[in-house]
Amino acid sequence: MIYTVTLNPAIDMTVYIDTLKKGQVNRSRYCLMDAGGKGINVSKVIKALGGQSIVLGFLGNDNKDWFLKYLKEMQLDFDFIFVDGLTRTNIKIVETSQKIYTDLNQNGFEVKKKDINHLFEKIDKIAKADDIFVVSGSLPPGADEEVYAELIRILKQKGAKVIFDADGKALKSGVLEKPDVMKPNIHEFKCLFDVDENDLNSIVNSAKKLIESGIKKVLISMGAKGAVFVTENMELFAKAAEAKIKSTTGAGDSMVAAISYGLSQNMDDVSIFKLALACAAAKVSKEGVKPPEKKEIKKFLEKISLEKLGEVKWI
Ligand SMILES: Nc1ncnc2c1ncn2[C@@H]1O[C@H](COP(=O)(O)OP(=O)(O)O)[C@@H](O)[C@H]1O
Ligand SMILES: O=P(O)(O)OC[C@H]1O[C@](O)(COP(=O)(O)O)[C@@H](O)[C@@H]1O
Repeated sequence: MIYTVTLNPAIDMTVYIDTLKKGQVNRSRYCLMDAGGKGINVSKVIKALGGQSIVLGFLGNDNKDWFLKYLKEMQLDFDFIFVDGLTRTNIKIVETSQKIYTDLNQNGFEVKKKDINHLFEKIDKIAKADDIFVVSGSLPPGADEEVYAELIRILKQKGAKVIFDADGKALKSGVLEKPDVMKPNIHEFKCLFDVDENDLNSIVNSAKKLIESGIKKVLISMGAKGAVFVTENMELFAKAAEAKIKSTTGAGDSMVAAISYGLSQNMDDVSIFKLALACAAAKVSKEGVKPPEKKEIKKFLEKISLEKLGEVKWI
């Protein structure tokens, strides 16, 4: 089974506006609301791919009804730990005139020590060998930066596979526990290594250090520039597939969904990377944080071309 773990879910409010004028009253053209947060978006795309997953993590008690209704309508399975307070609302501004995408993410509800202990106990009970756990997103206030490291330790002791996608100090401490797969975007990757984001070789050489440390696969996404996939056996680069962009929110999560689905189906690394790029392209073509449909993903899959590193001309 695939489990996605989201400690800091979010209601994503995507606001479409021609041009955002700072310091003025702005009126949006329209706005979409989606239940989101990293693991929840991953579960949506796993479902679109034909896979099954269970959403785990925390959810705020005070506005849980709307969130749970959304997940039920999407036919997603979930098993949350409810905590005091409101699940945060994250604002995503899409400026249609200039194609600028701005995120305004909130801190989220405060969790207590007992909530974190409850989470550890629950995951310790659930996890079995060969389960796949996606551990991703920011930590809510009250959760210390070691929480992901401890979670990965518990999961690895059980023999579960861990796909990890975090930022900042939580990323730095989690990486030391050697998750099986990592999907940092280039900004997150720069928390770990002092790389020049325009120098593909320095990115690959740093990713190889993670592979040498025992992490099996590292996918570094670079927004419109594409992505790099480094595994024990190969180093690949691909440009982002051309797409009519409606919202970039959830693009990285779609890649994580492709990796977890691909692992669950024993897909090879090349197929996993292609699927990740196709899922991301199909996602950015959707408004708000709506998951793409399988037929849309398939259409993009035909257009993905990979380049072995060494033959790449950097853009
Ligand atoms: N503006 C864009 N144009 C085309 N493709 C994009 C764009 N933004 C993201 N993508 C696709 O989505 C993938 C993940 O996006 P990225 O922004 O790197 O991840 P994250 O959402 O984790 O920050 C990219 O590798 C690319 O394939
Ligand atoms: O937990 P964080 O880092 O604040 O991120 C939460 C946000 O990321 C998202 O999961 C989207 O993530 P990606 O664009 O990186 O795929 C949103 O749904 C959510 O608002």
